[in-house]
Amino acid sequence: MGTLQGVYLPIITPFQDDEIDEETYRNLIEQYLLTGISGLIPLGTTGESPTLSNDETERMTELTVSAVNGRLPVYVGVGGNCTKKVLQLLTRVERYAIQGILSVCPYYNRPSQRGIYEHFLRISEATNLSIIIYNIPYRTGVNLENETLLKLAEQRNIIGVKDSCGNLKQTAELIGQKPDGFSVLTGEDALFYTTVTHGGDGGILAAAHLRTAEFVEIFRLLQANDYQAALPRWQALSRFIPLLFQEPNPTPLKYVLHRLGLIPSHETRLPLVEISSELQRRLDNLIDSLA
Ligand SMILES: O=C(O)C1=N[C@H](C(=O)O)C[C@H](O)C1
Repeated sequence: MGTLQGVYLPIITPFQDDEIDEETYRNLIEQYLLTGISGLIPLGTTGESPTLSNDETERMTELTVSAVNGRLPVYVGVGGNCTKKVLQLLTRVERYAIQGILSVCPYYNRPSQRGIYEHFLRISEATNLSIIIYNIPYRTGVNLENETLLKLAEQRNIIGVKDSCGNLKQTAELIGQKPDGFSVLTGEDALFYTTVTHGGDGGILAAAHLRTAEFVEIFRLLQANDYQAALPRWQALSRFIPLLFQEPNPTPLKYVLHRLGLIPSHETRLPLVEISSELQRRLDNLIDSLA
């Protein structure tokens, strides 16, 4: 099981007339393969996994694997709040040559710590794939406590966490206590610099669809302990991040990618709707600096 390190891209799912735009998706993958990212993560929140059917999830997995063709690791978003359904979907994506899955903590039904532990234990025991756990209490309604996560990290194939716990103290304590080979990747784009300087291993960042190579370069500088060079670059780069999350992700991001000519349509599926004209105007003012 490899260690996760660097910038991972939770790639968008482009749509045209409510269908997956496969050609655009393949072109996007070709483009991002050239940027130095460490891996691709289809079907995260940014990939709009909540609005894709299981057939579409399987198709996106197939498409990603064939387009990447072994050139980068692929971790597919497979999660849910019903353990049995997650296991069923897992058997479908396991047919393809992926490295692992990104699996969000069960949401909405608010399980206890023991329930979350058992959920991921079942998933871990059911597969040889690597598993990245996604802790995002503000979306799921439950926080995966460090004690529970560290117990899960004892499983051979639970190799890391996408940390969006929203509490720097919890993140710093986790980084201090994590076992060798277990990776902490931030899922809070604005905390990329902070997490890596505190000993984290990188990030899974929707914002890295834009200025991707610069995210990768900042990570390289931080790894080399060159904070003097990294900080001003990060301060310049990170200015646009709050705008991308001012309305539901990935609607602002898709708007920008469309304006940059990278996707023919910025369509998302309901209940996500297009961004307000006020946010469009603010993003339009930044377009030149985002290419
Ligand atoms: O899809 C993802 O993975 C990400 N989702 C987060 C979110 O929308 O909450 C943001 C992060 O950049 C990546």
